Amino acid sequence: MKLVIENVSKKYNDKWAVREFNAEMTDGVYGLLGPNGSGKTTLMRMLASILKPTSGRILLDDQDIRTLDETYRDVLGYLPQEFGLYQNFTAERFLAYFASLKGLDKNIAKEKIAEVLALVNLTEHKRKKTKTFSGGMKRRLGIAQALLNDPKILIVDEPTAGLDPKERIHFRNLISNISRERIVILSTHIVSDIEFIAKDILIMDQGVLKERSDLAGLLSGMKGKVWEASMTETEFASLQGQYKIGNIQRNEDGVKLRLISDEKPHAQAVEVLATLEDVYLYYFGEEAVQNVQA
Ligand SMILES: Nc1ncnc2c1ncn2[C@@H]1O[C@H](COP(=O)(O)OP(=O)(O)OP(=O)(O)O)[C@@H](O)[C@H]1O
Repeated sequence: MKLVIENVSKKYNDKWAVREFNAEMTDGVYGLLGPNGSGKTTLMRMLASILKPTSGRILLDDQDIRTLDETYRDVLGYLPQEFGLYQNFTAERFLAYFASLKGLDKNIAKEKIAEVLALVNLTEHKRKKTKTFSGGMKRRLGIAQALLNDPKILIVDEPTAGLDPKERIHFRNLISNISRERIVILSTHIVSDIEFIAKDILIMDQGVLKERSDLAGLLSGMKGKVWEASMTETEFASLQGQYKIGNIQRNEDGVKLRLISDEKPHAQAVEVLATLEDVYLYYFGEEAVQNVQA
């Protein structure tokens, strides 16, 4: 399957939330990376066919998804950012409810529910009420719901928000495991969510696709831009505001910095290998990185 986003824009009142976005996707995980407000949810909602683009089209195997309508929804799984669970439902009942909404035959639904519960590792909790679930379990149940119709396209919007590091790792591995023979599009502002599972990373800022590449491509684009330098507090003070600064490590002798600069920023600076976090810092600055860490 091939999903094509063709010149898609979305305007709310007089503000462009997404502007002339173009991308082509085949099977695999695609990470949509950008800070809050960059337009990720708006794009995801258009991909889920909930929101109509102001202009442009989204095509599945050369057909407009709005024309495909039900046929498109049959191959789509969507986990929105705000995903409400019926607190008094058990996991199993919750899935049965969604299966009936998706029009699954009762017998097929039963099999499918067992299958998706196993896939997200919730079989032993299927009779527990969702209100007793941790954040990670709720997200996994959300994915189970989205997988009921065995979607060829799976859209997950900021799925790791509020999860602790261990739950995040579990969730990441789950996404990786279910990405074979599907297009999985995952939006996040957390670099580690997609760093090692995404086939391609799409960097989005203020509604615009800034860059698209695999991890290696993004990192090689940072060659000559990432530096580490040790200096005194006074030198550090004079550098502030001139560069995008990542880590600041203080010791008895002064400060050790990791920073982004097109030229050697300091006599003692040493060029180092970039990480995706440096790419994020390069595009979005210190403020966005601090928001992520907060
Ligand atoms: N229904 C709406 N009406 C007006 N403006 C909106 C609406 N939805 C989003 N916006 C604006 O469009 C821009 C993009 O928002 P969007 O929610 O798509 O970004 P995001 O990257 O998903 O951010 P977040 O992670 O905070 O949801 C923001 O400036 C937002 O305020």
